[in-house]
Amino acid sequence: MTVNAEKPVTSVPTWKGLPAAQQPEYPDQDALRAVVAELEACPPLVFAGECDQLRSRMAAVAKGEAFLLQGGDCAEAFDAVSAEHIRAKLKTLLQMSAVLTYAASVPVVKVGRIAGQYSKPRSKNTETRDGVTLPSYRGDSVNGFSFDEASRVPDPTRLTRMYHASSSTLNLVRAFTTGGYADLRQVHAWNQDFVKSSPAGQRYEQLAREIDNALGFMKACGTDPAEFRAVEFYSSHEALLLDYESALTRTDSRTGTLYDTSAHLVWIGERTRQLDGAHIEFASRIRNPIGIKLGPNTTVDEALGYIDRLDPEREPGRLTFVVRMGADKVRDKLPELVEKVTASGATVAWVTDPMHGNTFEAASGHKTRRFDDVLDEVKGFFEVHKGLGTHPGGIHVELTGDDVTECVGGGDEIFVDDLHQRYETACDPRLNRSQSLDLAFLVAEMYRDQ
Ligand SMILES: O=C[C@H](O)[C@H](O)COP(=O)(O)O
Ligand SMILES: C=C(OP(=O)(O)O)C(=O)O
Repeated sequence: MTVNAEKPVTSVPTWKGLPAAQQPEYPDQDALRAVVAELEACPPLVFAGECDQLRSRMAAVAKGEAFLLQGGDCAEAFDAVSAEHIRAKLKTLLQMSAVLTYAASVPVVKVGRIAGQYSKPRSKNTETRDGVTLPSYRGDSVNGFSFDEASRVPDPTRLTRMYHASSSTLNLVRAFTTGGYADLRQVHAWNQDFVKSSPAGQRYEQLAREIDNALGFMKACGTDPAEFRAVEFYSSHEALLLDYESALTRTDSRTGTLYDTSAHLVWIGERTRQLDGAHIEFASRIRNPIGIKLGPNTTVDEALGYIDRLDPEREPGRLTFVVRMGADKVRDKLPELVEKVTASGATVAWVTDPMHGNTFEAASGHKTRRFDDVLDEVKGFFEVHKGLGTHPGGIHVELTGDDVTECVGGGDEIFVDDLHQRYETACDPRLNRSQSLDLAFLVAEMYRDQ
């Protein structure tokens, strides 16, 4: 593979100077400049050729030939960069992917919200506790989670920590996914710690036995494909902090075009998708596959505007619309967007994020989501596509491999009164492993029925 994308951008980027929402206000601009210069000299985290490969995989998703599974933490944390946490997340995604591939008979494109998901847009600039008001926590890349004045000051050196945390995470992910751990013949091993304790684990075990039998049969017939020994796994995060993303944006010497080498795929969030803003301009200049989150107030003109700005060549795989409207709105709001986008001639990938439109605050003060609402939004998304004859291309979920109690419901039910037991997210509530597997089984059924 030709791997360049190494030359720093020399001219002033076109997105600098445009209004950029949700950026930290650094008190020390000299310190920021020094950090940016340091990052500009750092090696890329991913290669342009890998981004191109993911774009071609996303083209299959857009054309109805594959399904996207994108998942990981709401907010990665520096102190969670450990083999244990990374393995648990990966294991959950591999199990979900095995369920979807086998039970829905569809190739699954696997993308983690991982190795860079350290920055959070917030609804409010400040947080008040017991009469004390401080700047909101905006992710480990910006400030500290701890509720004290010093922690909450935006610190640009955290950008360097984000780079190094992303780099070590990606290194381990590459080792796990290509070094034997993700070999399909390990399909039981991923479940070993889980099978006794969870109904989802037991259901998975049954499926793993069927996969084993199929593999045994293929081997007996003399086929033992190399594809089963490793998986293609890609990284993604929200391209929120433009100082960081710009510093990692490099010119690919094969083509002279720009790639954001901080991740294979980056997305623009619901709060920063202004058509005349810096984030969309940034996304329009890079060649990575791009996601755009679409909330319930997205207009047809906006959706068509994203296509014109980001996908002028109408290239399948370039643009993914990640719909996060809420279970109560998706059936009303999505059809018109899908119809008009399809009529425009663009082939985008449609993906559901059933998390962000279904958050509420429990009486205990915990931000949570009901598993049933998550499922209902996915169902609504599938219904809309079935009605229009278009392809429900995938799911984008906040999940963890840990046994947390952050979302209520699921087969191994979490109740509102359980939330305090293991509520560990730094921002939004994630599905735990059991809920994630439940979701994979239910999505596989929906896909088959489609
Ligand atoms: O993860 C997404 C956003 O950062 C999050 O939903 C914003 O949450 P807030 O409304 O608590 O700021
Ligand atoms: C902030 C996020 O989502 P949204 O932009 O859809 O609110 C997210 O996915 O982390």
